[in-house]
Amino acid sequence: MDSRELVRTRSAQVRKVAMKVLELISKGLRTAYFRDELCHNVTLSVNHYPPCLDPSLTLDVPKHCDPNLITILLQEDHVNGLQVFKDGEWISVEPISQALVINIGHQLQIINNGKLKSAEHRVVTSSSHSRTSAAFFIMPLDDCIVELVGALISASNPQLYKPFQYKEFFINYVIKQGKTEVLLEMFKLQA
Ligand SMILES: O=C(O)CCC(=O)C(=O)O
Ligand SMILES: [Fe+2]
Repeated sequence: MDSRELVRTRSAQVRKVAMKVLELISKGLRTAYFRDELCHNVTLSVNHYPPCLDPSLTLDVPKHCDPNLITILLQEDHVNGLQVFKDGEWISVEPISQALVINIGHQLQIINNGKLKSAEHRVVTSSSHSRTSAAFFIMPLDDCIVELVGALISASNPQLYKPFQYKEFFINYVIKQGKTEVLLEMFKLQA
């Protein structure tokens, strides 16, 4: 199997995993099932981080939330690096052999009216080990209109975000360079 074929096969397999996770999430939230155009594209990003002599000087990946719907990440065994921001502190996401990390992206947060939050994360450097990770980004089609799924809104839980085209969001994600609050504010209904 050549590398193009391998990526195609693995992407299709990982998309199936993502669809299962999304199905369980929609059952849990009692919402309608996700439209195909919301999770149609899969982009694989393979990251290789060489050791850094002084980890206090830099990060491998600065803090951000993923802009897409959901990310499925394979970490390298035994090498820490990924951290998630929770309750005011950075917590290491320890690699577990054969396990995948599921990361909620901005679009999943938006279509669930903020019930599930996209997790802010970063990658710290190591002075002694290199690290490789493979991130499969499940994302909407560029022209897909992103809007609430199901009947999640009520008087006590008003609609937070306005409908928009995914490409409009993505352009602003790049412009705002990971400034989550500023970015989400732009897509709020009262903005
Ligand atoms: O390398 C990792 O563990 C995460 C990379 C990441 O957050 C990303 O590519 O968006
Ligand atoms: Fe990320």
